[in-house]
Amino acid sequence: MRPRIKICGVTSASQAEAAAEAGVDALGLVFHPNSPRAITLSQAVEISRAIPAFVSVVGLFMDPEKARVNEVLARVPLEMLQFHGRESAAFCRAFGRRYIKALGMSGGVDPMTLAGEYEDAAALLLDSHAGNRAGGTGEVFDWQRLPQALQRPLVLAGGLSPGNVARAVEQVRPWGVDVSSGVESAPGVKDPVKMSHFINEVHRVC
Ligand SMILES: O=C(O)c1ccccc1NCC(=O)[C@H](O)[C@H](O)COP(=O)(O)O
Repeated sequence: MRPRIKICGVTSASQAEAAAEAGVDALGLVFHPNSPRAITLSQAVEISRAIPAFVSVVGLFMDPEKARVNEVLARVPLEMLQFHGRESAAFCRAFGRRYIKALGMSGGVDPMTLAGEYEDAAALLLDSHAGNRAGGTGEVFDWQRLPQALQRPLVLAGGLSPGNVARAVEQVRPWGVDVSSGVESAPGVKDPVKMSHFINEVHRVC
């Protein structure tokens, strides 16, 4: 089965259109203010209008206030939420949307211990979280360390690129793959050629 492909951190309508044209399954809009990919509410509205049917729109947050998530949801038609901080499962499910929980593979915490907490997550996104940064690092972690018995669908993230995604898919067989910096020409600027190459590489091995 072909893994679903999510490209995270599009910052313009034209990037979203190019990703959809290339065959992406989901696009991530970053609402974490400290990210180089952070967008405003009006940018998010404009980008979401450019995203055609059957491409999911995912809103990415990191330890947000509840009010902030509700403010975004009131303006932007997000199908799913993605949480990158220390949000509890109760917090993640409080918005009437399906959610993806990101878990870091660096640091002392066993991801399996954390994973058990998020039994209603639509997926668990396992990311490198290198250097204590909770995403968009461009750093690969050791895929051998992935837990074997994950109870939820696995989305593989962290340093994926057109050059390594085929190997990642063959080795890990994840439900989905998520990429940000590996398909950029600069932080926050998605490159249409790299996005297309990334997606073609996934298709090539499935
Ligand atoms: O993208 C960011 O800048 C970011 C900042 C803070 C938390 C999460 C962030 N991104 C999350 C993503 O879903 C990325 O796609 C994922 O971490 C993979 O990033 P990369 O290693 O650059 O492909």
